[in-house]
Amino acid sequence: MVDYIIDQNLAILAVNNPPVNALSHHVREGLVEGIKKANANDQVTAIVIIGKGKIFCSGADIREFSNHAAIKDPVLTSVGHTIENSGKPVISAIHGNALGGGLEVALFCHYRIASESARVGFPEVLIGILPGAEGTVRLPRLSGLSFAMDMIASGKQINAKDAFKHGILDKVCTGNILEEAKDFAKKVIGQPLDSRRLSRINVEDASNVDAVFEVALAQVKKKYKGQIAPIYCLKSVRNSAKMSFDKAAAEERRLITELMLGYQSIALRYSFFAERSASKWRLPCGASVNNTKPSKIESTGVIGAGTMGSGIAVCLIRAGIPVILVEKDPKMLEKGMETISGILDGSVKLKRMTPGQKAKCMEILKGATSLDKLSNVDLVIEAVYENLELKRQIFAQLDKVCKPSTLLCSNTSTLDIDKIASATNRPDKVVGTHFFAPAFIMRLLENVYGSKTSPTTVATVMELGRRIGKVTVLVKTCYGFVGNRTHQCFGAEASFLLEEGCLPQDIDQVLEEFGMAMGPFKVSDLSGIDVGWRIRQEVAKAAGFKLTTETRYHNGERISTVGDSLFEMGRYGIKTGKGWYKYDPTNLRKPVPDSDVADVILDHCAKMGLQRCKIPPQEIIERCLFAAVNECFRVLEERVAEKPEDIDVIWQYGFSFPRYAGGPMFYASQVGLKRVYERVCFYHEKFPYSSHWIPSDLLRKLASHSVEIPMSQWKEFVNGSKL
Ligand SMILES: CCCCCCCC(=O)CC(=O)SCCNC(=O)CCNC(=O)[C@H](O)C(C)(C)COP(=O)(O)OP(=O)(O)OC[C@H]1O[C@@H](n2cnc3c(N)ncnc32)[C@H](O)[C@@H]1OP(=O)(O)O
Ligand SMILES: NC(=O)C1=CN([C@@H]2O[C@H](COP(=O)(O)OP(=O)(O)OC[C@H]3O[C@@H](n4cnc5c(N)ncnc54)[C@H](O)[C@@H]3O)[C@@H](O)[C@H]2O)C=CC1
Repeated sequence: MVDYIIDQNLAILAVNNPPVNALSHHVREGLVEGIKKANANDQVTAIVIIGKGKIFCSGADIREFSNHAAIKDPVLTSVGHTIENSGKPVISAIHGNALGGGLEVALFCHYRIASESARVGFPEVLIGILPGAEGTVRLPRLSGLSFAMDMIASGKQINAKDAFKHGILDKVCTGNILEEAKDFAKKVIGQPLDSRRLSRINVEDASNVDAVFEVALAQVKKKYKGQIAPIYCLKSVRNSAKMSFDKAAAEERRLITELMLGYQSIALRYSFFAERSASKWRLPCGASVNNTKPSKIESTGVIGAGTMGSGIAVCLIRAGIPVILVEKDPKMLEKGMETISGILDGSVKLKRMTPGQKAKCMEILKGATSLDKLSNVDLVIEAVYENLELKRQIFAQLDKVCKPSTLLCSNTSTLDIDKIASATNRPDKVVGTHFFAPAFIMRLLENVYGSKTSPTTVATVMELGRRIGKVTVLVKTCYGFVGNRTHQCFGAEASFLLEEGCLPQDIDQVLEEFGMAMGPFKVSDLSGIDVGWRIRQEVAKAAGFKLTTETRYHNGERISTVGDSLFEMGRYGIKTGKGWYKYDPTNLRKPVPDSDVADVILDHCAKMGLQRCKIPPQEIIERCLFAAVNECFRVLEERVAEKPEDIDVIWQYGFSFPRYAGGPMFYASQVGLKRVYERVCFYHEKFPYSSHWIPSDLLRKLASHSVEIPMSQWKEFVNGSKL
């Protein structure tokens, strides 16, 4: 896994472990052998370490961490010591990325050069650990404390130019990296090595360490609320300035071991692989990402320029995909175009885009007020009101207007894709592309296949998701799909808690302390109380009953209509400046608890004869999360989701479930399915009028086993295949 090549009097050690040159056991072995062999060869005067393929090295092999006690020798630090102690100069030649342990390998070398396009970083914090092969002790010796703390605690990658500026690199190369490395090596042969060994030099700004630490700590606590690893990163860098090199390195080992065994790191490592597994879609018919080619998408249409349509159009034009935006009346169209321009202005302000890039985006956006203009596009995304009849009318019309190959997608958040598809003569080309609000920010795209959606259509929308930078998950159609269907149970319990004693801010606070980026009521204000109202009205209409603020039960099912009272008062959320919270027009990002809302809730309870009492935080968490978890198991049971990882990715990217808690399925696996099942049964008995507490059969089956069944095997219990 490490090729050993002699080139004149240089030894080239080329790491060859596709796809990303992770530092698996054989790579570590190969590096040690290579350095020893080169040192034993009198003809060799210098050694170059380089990566084969697209990158230098992605760092430690994360899969080995699941059994960290069994990580085989040589461990990365002893590989590093062999490199650093080499009597012949060792030069790392970086192209692509040098990440984590990969950058540590470079820091063990005496010299580091990199291609102009290379990027380096310590992303360990993103999997809940720290750079534990002396990265936190070595980097500050090159870059200074403040920069090291920021780079390590944020996990950000920097480009070669910045790395050079901060002392991490000795040279940035414009030519062929191997040839440049060879030239560089020839120049440093014979130079003294001790001053190049980072373990022998001091941290220059060590006397400042406490002040630098305090500033960094305050920032980290604010930015990475609830996360342990960023704080450990800072502590370890602080040690580099307060202790001898060896002592700081030993302390770093202790800290990484503690982190690695902790819940957050286990969850973050799970999340890393779950995210990657989501793109590996598969249909029950056997079609999959491996055997299905997507169609080419060169032009698109978006129908509806409201909240979602504008956001979706931004996602497309930002990726260079032309859009024709269709609205029913010119005023709405103009408003939509202004919204899009405003969103892009925001990106320019934040320096995520140049004014020139914005202009290019606007050039490929055209407006229209008639569907006829979509006759020639490759794909259409409909984002009009959540109304089945309206959507069916539009799809029937699109079927007539668009060329036969056009894919017809709906951004519906709940409706059955089959019912929309049946309005057309091309149900194989109809699919759900469910974006999350705000579409130009939220990374999730939940693609929904119907019973007739073809594999090519699925492949095309999965590829489209990748192209526009979304984390894309495929699910089967059903009411609310995976995201909204499971999240609705969470939301329903949150509303019931309002009727039983809580205020919106109480519930939001508890769930935010649990780790959610935003509580459910803040989210509702953001996406619009009117949207939820419309959905509830649609459901009621389909079920043939009239939903009013007086409704408490329908068909034996408990219903909470507090939100509908707010809708009737015109409190739609941020868009009207008032919702579950009130908003100062100059600061729409800051929800302020509103005593008027408390009055509405208290009135509602009095009118309905509901007793209020104090509800402990643990019950708030259990009620919201276990209700959702139970529904998640149903979704798995019905194969609406193919695997538990897909559900967790949807919750992380659609509902900001903390990555360091893994997602509802991972959370359940850690709580233990027996305990989850017991609590679901407890709440089912207590709340017989909420069908989401009826225990899932799959959950019951899994919980009945004497040993916990690992998540990877849950699927095997679906459809009674294992009992
Ligand atoms: C007491 C114990 C002491 C231990 C000391 C530990 C020392 C340390 O300091 C610890 C570390 O290095 S931890 C690792 C740090 N590195 C990372 O987190 C990099 C993660 N990878 C990436 O960012 C992107 O994959 C990357 C940018 C590299 C490439 O992105 P792409 O989009 O091109 O490709 P992906 O689809 O992400 O990846 C391709 C396949 O490679 C798998 N993979 C990536 N990085 C890996 C890694 N570091 N280890 C194992 N597998 C890895 C990835 O899962 C994917 O495989 P499949 O899932 O099968 O498709
Ligand atoms: N707002 C949200 O948080 C999310 C909404 N969705 C779904 O996206 C869809 C759109 O929702 P929003 O953007 O929130 O609604 P919205 O009310 O903000 O926008 C809908 C737009 O569609 C336009 N429209 C209505 N009939 C039309 C027609 N016949 N031709 C052209 N334009 C027409 C309206 O003028 C309006 O501008 C719905 O299906 C909704 O369920 C999906 C995910 C999240």
